[in-house]
Amino acid sequence: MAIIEVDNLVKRYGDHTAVNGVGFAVEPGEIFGILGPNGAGKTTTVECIEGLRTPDGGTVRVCGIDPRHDTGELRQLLGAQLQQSDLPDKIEVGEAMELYSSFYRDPADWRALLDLLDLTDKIGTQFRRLSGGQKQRLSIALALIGNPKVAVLDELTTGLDPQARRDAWELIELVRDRGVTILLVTHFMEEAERLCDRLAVIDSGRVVAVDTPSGLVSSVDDRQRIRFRPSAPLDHAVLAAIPEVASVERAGDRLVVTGTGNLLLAVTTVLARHRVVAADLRVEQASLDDAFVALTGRPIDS
Ligand SMILES: Nc1ncnc2c1ncn2[C@@H]1O[C@H](COP(=O)(O)OP(=O)(O)OP(=O)(O)O)[C@@H](O)[C@H]1O
Repeated sequence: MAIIEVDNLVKRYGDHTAVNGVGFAVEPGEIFGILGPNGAGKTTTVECIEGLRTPDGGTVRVCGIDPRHDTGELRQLLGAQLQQSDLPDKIEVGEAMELYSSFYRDPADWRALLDLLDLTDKIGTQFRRLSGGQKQRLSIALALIGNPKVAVLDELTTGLDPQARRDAWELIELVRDRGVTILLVTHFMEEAERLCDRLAVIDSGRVVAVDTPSGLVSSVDDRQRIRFRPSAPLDHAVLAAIPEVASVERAGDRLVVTGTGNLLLAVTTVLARHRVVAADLRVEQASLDDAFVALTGRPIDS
């Protein structure tokens, strides 16, 4: 059974329909991404899931609970990452952990969490003195303190440098490995591709596709291109006869073979049979960026 179910969700701000019939289901143990450009309705959607906004239409269930009606129970099940403004500047890391532990029936051991997130030596440090990466790690720790079944992480890595972002990705995987289902809001393609088991692509308040990152890519373009320098002359017809191959072209001293399916295996098997070695071999295929453009008609940062 799905752990989060969103069906035909609608949310308006005045005349503006920010979320217009959004639906998806998140399975237990997944890292499920909500990917879309600024203003697509991602935050509004997760705020409805967190019980922070009342939908104008549709239904939301988290572990079978309606977030609007059973707020107390939802708090015990769902860990939401804090916005930085939620913590006073002068609160110390240990004090924040102690305070947040008191909100839950069955809190995690917060010292162990700080250890996990590499913040033990910051127990006595004021929030305002933490680096950007340390603040993000603390916000993950606070999201996990109630031993939630689901953690919602909204633009967790925005503003982090590339190394801190990679560290955050490792942490998110670590959290998932502890059995927590993760709902991740992002507008970073690389983050979505690298971390998410499945994604809902949202644009202008609507879901345009739900699939695995590779499923999204192959649904819009499953062609691959292999470039290599053959070690010996080879009749193009030999490669063109392979069922997976659509075209064979020469580009300088390279051959460019385009096709679908398990193209690499098919081509290298035939090359081996003809005792030709493929030097400087490169495989190119469509990216999640290409899929996003095909699905929405524009790049995510346009
Ligand atoms: N409280 C609000 N009042 C009025 N309009 C709002 C409010 N919150 C969001 N909006 C508008 O609703 C639309 C969706 O906003 P939302 O924050 O959900 O999108 P988002 O995909 O999370 O974008 P971002 O990544 O920029 O936060 C936007 O056009 C936004 O301006």
